[in-house]
Order: sequence, then C-alpha cells, then structure tokens
Amino acid sequence: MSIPGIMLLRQNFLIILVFFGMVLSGLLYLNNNQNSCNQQKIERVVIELKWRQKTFGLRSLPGLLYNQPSVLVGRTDVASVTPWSAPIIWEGTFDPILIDSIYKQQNLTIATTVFALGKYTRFVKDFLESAEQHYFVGFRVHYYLFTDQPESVPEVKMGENRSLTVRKVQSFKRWQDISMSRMEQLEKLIENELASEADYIFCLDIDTKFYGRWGVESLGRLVGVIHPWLFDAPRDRFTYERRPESQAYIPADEGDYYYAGAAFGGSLEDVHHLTKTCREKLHIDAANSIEAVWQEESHLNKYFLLNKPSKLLSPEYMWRDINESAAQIKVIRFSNVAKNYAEVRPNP
Ligand SMILES: CC(=O)N[C@H]1[C@@H](OP(=O)(O)OP(=O)(O)OC[C@H]2O[C@@H](n3ccc(=O)[nH]c3=O)[C@H](O)[C@@H]2O)O[C@H](CO)[C@H](O)[C@@H]1O
Ligand SMILES: [Mn+2]
Repeated sequence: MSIPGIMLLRQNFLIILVFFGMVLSGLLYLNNNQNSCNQQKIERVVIELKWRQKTFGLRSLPGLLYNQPSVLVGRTDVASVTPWSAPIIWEGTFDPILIDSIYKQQNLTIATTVFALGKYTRFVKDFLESAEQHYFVGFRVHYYLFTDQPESVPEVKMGENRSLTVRKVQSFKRWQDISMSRMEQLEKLIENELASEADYIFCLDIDTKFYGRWGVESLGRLVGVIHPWLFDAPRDRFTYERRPESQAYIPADEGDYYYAGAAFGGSLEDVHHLTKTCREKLHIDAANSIEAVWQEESHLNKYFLLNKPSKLLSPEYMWRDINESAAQIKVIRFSNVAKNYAEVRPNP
C-alpha cells in the first residue's frame, strides 16, 4: 500500500476508535446514572420504612379502672376541637392514667431538642431538672442539646431510660440567626440520626421550665402549641408576617390560630417536612433580603396554616410566666422563664 493509503487507513481507524469510545462512555454514563437513581430510590424507601409510625391502635388493658367518660360533660369555657377536627388539649380533656396505660404498650422514644448558645446556657440546668420531674415521666426520652459551649453543660441526674446527647454547634452574632438556624439543624438531625432512634420529636425553647405534667396526651403526627399571648385575639391582630414579599406572608383575613415558635413536634416524617420547608423559605427570604417579623416563628405559622396540625396543645403547654394567670389556664405545665432580654441576647 502507498504511504498516503496507509495514512488514510490509520486515520479511519482512529475515527472509528474515537466513535466507539464515545458510544461506550455514553453507555457507561447512562448505566451509572440509572444506578444512582436506583440508589436514591432505595434510600428513600428505606427512610420511609424507618419513619413509618408504629401502628398499634389505642390498645387498652383488660380490667383497667378509670372514671367513666361522658359525652355530655366537658370543658365549656374553651374549644377542645378545631374546625378540621383536631383535638386541642386542655386540662380536663384527657385521663392521665388511661392515656399513659395505652401508650405504655407502644414502647416509644421521644427525641427532644433544645438549643443553648451564648448566655442561654444558664437556662439548661432548670430546663433539664424540671423536665426530669414532669416531662414524659416513665417514658423513654432522648434529649439533644445543641450548644457552642459543651463544657458548660451541667451534670443533671437522669431517670431510667432517659439520656442526653450534647452537640457542639457554631454560634451567630445575632439572636435572630441563632433562633432561625434551629430549623436547619433539626432537619439534619432527623435525617441523619433519628430514623432508627425515635418515634416522636419535640423541639423546645431553652428559656423555659416545666411546672406540671407534659405527657403522651401531646403526641400526634403534627403538633402545634397555641401562643400564650394571642390565644384570645382576632386573627387580624395576630403577629403574622404581613408583607407579601416574604414567604411567611399571611393576609389579614386568613389564619387559624397564632402558634408559638418555642414548641412544636410530632412524628419524625412530619417534623422533617416542617423543618425542611421552613429552612427553604428562610433561605428564599434571606436571598430576597427580607426577614420575617418573628423569624422562624412566622414561617412556622405559615406552615401550620397550609399543613394543619393533627393535634393542638393549649397555652398550658407554653405559658407566659409562672406568675401570670388567666381564667382558662387551670394548670401551667411549661412556661417561659423571665429573662432580661438586653442582658442575655447578643444584640438588641
Ligand atoms: C414563646 C415563643 O414562642 N418564643 C419565640 C419568640 O421569642 P423568644 O423571646 O422566646 O426568643 P428567644 O430569645 O428565647 O430565642 C429562641 C431560642 O433560641 C435560642 N437562643 C437564642 C438567643 C441566644 O443568644 N442563644 C440561644 O440559644 C434558645 O434556644 C432560645 O430559647 O420568637 C422567636 C423568634 O423570633 C422564637 O420563635 C421563640 O421560640
Ligand atoms: Mn424563648
């Protein structure tokens, strides 16, 4: 063969080789992609399976004695059901002996998260000590405490089946950022750790203290607490975010109740969706240089407007101050503790 002939053959051969190479890498890419899609699908199914709630029904033990329930007598001074038929829990709407015995059979773990950054570490001792006396007594509780100063966490004697995990997190210069950052931390915690660990989760403020029973009557798929300052206010007076530019916007003629940012909870799946959604909306607002009037509490209220809680807790479960009273509040279970805002917060 002539020299130019050989060159031509070599060139063709090279072109064919490159062509096959491209086809092969294309096939490999497609295959890989398919695999990672399948992988993602499998992971999702696994998470969904892990998060599936235990479905025992509300089994009652034979021979258990308790007061006869009445269909005629109940609280008349407050509403104990929402227009979407979710219970609102007040003193007198549940029997502690009966409800404890039902839930005892479900072998539950309740994850409970609190954050104590900067000077808020001073609230940890009273929170934990009072929780050990009143919060899900007799049930398995796993507290997760997020703090920038793990060394400052006091030794608190825990009851049987109760444990505390301390997590170090970075702090922020503004209290608003500390408060808002909780949503993302909670989303990650549920996603990465709680699936095989807990059945329910409650997310609480740390500048608080328990004074009365908070137990299994509070459990539900998605649980909100009615804010202690606005439970008797008309909806146009609620401190919702009123600027349409914010993702948390609620117009004056909408809204059910005003919920506290200091306490919410429910199943892992529902609270994961809540924290993920609020985190996404907070990021969109930040990108648009807007911060909702009550930060993540405003976004929580928007979330609960569109995703109605399956159970509501009355302000007994998040009261203003132990020294304050209201005719409807027969028991203070959990309350804010008085604080000097200027002294404890890093900024006004
Ligand atoms: C009763 C109630 O519903 N309280 C809400 C309300 O004001 P609060 O006055 O209750 O807010 P706050 O100062 O207690 O901050 C909320 C939480 O953030 C953490 N923190 C805050 C500051 C700090 O320096 N270090 C620290 O650890 C801590 O866990 C605290 O409990 O509005 C906030 C958002 O604007 C939150 O939604 C609160 O839950
Ligand atoms: Mn607070």
